[in-house]
Amino acid sequence: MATAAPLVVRLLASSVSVASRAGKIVRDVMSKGELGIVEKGKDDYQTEADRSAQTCIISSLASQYPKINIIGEEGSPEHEGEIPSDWLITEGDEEVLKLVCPGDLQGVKEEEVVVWVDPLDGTSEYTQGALMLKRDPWERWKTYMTHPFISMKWYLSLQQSNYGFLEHVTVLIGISVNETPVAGVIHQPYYKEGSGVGKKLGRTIWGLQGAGVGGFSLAPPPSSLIITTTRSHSNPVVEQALQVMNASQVLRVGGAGYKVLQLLEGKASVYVFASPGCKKWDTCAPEAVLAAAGGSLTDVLGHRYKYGPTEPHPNKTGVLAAVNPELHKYALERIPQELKDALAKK
Ligand SMILES: Nc1ncnc2c1ncn2[C@@H]1O[C@H](COP(=O)(O)O)[C@@H](O)[C@H]1OP(=O)(O)O
Ligand SMILES: [Mg+2]
Ligand SMILES: [Mg+2]
Ligand SMILES: [Mg+2]
Repeated sequence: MATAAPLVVRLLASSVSVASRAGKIVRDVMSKGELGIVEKGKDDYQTEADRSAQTCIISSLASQYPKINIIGEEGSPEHEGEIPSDWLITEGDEEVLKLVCPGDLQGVKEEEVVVWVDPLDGTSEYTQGALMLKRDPWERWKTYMTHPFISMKWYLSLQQSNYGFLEHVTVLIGISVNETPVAGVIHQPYYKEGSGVGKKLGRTIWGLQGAGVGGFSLAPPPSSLIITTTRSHSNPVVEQALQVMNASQVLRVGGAGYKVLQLLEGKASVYVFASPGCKKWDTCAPEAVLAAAGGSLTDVLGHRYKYGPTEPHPNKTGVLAAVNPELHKYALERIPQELKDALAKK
């Protein structure tokens, strides 16, 4: 008789399957066109997609693992009526179920696990991507034709950038044990593979400490220093930390999940965000995947965040992440001590 895989492996396999279902919910809400936007705070929004994807993830995981502690960004979103039965995913991903669990994680019990869920990372980019998608193409074309000062190049780049924003959206599920992220899933609902009839939307990236990563091809960092940072939550201190990096290029993209994907795929060298704003659900899954690939995610003082059940949610002292220790060390040393002190004091 086959023995069941250890809890961490089963939980990761379940998270891979449910993240993909949640990603479909994210796309479906966008296709319906009614986002149901609620403003939670300054530059902080929630949509129907955030609420429904979280309901799908938490109800699926809680039904199978009743004793794990699950903390989601959207709290306990209200759901009208019964949860649709096809939101309850109980089949784990077959490939992940075959992973060999590292020895130190084999005996982990449900009570020792905290799962951090960000049902939609990059909500600003999701809502801005929607603006472009919702506008009638004919109306868009007419606007262009009646405005001779809008060049074709500008018009095309506008379309490209707005569609592009949707690629920044991810679904994040981070699994922590003893305050440390040990496994994680980054699902990208709008990742495009192929074209025409063979076109596939969405991909799921995972990582497990001691076992490695999957769902994409790990690439070495770029040959020149490329920084990735926020495009929607900048401020003068964030900019100061970028200036000192002496980078050849700064990429401004949405979401913590997407920025860590850029590190993993060799599109950026370091992720620098010298500001509060990110929360534990933004960094748990990306940190786990990055660590499984040999990298690290810390605050801008070089300290690791803790992911226990009673930890405060905000990542007060920012984010600094790289796919190897040398790049992380370089960036950490470049950030001026006064800037580190100022963030730590807040
Ligand atoms: N000031 C902020 N208020 C709310 N959320 C923030 C803030 N700064 C960062 N975040 C969260 O961290 C993610 C990464 O930040 P950024 O895109 O600015 O680099 C954002 O997508 C957002 O997650 P979410 O979209 O899940 O609310
Ligand atoms: Mg949010
Ligand atoms: Mg987020
Ligand atoms: Mg979110």
